[in-house]
Amino acid sequence: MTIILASGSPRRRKLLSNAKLELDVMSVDIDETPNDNESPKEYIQRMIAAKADAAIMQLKTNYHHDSFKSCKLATSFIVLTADTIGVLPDGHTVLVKPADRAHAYRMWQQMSDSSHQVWTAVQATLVSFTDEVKELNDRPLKAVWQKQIIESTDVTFVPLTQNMMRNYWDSGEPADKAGGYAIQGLAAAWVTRINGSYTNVVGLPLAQTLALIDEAAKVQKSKNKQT
Ligand SMILES: Cc1cn([C@H]2C[C@H](O)[C@@H](COP(=O)(O)OP(=O)(O)OP(=O)(O)O)O2)c(=O)[nH]c1=O
Repeated sequence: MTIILASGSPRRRKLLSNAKLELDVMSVDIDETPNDNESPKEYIQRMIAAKADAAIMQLKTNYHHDSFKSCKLATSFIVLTADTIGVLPDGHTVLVKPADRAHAYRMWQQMSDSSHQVWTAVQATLVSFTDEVKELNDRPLKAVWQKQIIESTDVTFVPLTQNMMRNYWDSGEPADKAGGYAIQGLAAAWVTRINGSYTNVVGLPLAQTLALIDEAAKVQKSKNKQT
């Protein structure tokens, strides 16, 4: 079963490789700006669907590219996409990657000495090659099945001081992290407790993602039997 992780997140790649999964990886670049009045659930589901669509669009023109070595030989493959956000207790404030220092401080002040949630949504999309190759750089691909899961973990922070926030921002670690922190990094010192999946906070609820991949593989097998 060929799996393509469409993510630039080194954390996601590492988590799946630790699970001994053979996969191809690619990056997709989409506009992750939340829409006005969009709920956290609507936002995160839109993100993973948009990342999957962008990956399939890219594969239509690059499938022959050497880095997609395994999917050229497959009749179908699974595209995995994910998105991680923080959600404040008000249930609608979404915490994304910090735009700058001031944005990071604002988010951290909202998380200081309290609990917030970290949500990761994962989409598995089963993509199959259809018809014969018409042109080398436009092999028809289509999504034949998809499923999304959303996992939530409660994270509780210690009270954060200006000094703690300044030192953390200066470390450079916050820049590419939802909520501006990495529980697996220096921000481990900020976390008093979590309730839920740890890997979900890092960027991929691993046990739940492996179960989703299994489900996609079963669908792939049953569709292969039908053809
Ligand atoms: C909360 C938290 C987030 N993160 C990371 C996970 C994600 O990589 C990132 C959230 O941004 P995402 O947009 O979910 O992911 P990404 O931009 O890194 O990669 P891609 O969109 O290509 O899949 O924050 C941590 O590494 N540790 C943490 O504790």
